[in-house]
Amino acid sequence: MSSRTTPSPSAPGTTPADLGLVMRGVHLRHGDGAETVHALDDVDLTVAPGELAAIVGPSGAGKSSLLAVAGGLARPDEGTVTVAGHDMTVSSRRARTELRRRHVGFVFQSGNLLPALTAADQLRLPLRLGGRRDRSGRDPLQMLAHVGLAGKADRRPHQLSGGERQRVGIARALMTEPSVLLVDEPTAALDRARSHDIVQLLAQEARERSVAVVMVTHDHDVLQYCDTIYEMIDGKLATSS
Ligand SMILES: Nc1ncnc2c1ncn2[C@@H]1O[C@H](COP(=O)(O)OP(=O)(O)OP(=O)(O)O)[C@@H](O)[C@H]1O
Repeated sequence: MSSRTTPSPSAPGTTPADLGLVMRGVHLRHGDGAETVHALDDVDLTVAPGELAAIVGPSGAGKSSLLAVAGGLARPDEGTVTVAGHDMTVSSRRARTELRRRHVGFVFQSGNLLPALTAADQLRLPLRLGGRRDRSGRDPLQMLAHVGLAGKADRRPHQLSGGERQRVGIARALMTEPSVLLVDEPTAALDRARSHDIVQLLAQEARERSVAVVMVTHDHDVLQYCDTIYEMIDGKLATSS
């Protein structure tokens, strides 16, 4: 398990962990009546800046539901969720979208890239969507080089390997300098060596950028790079030994 760098708390009573992801007593139910599924059942989770947390568990256990609630895509029925101290459960969808854009990054299984865009343009997109083109320190070419894709900025997704596409997805998610990065099955389409590379990259980015990273995975082979490992079963989250 690796050491972490965490920024100083910004307010009295604030701990470094509060600047990452904090979920307390979170419940999420899908459907109603006899059909109700308790997707999240009293979930507590704290992921500090600089920490890479893995979530494993069987299909249908609630892992995607946890990511959706953590990122403000879904509102829990009960409980609190904060990202960098911001309440992600506010009722206004618009407010949640804004919080998500400012503070949360998502990385999906396939990289989720737009087929027509070059790697550099994939990275420019979130800045344009967020109206944050002018902020310094977010040069797409530098970011691509940083994730090992120097010289591939003009390639479109079909001209990149699976691992390279995943790197573009990670680089794109980091462009807005999120406090929390939510990663769903990043190695599902990759061979063993590429899988290790990608999760090592996530661990490195978490530490260097003080991002709280939550990664859902079925790949037990990459858990060695994670600071904490949780197991989700039937909507309940437990620390894995
Ligand atoms: N929109 C929905 N409506 C009804 N039930 C849902 C909905 N989304 C998820 N569920 C149910 O909630 C439970 C948790 O689903 P979730 O997708 O979070 O699990 P998961 O652990 O991510 O599964 P997998 O590993 O297969 O992706 C499952 O029983 C699922 O069928």
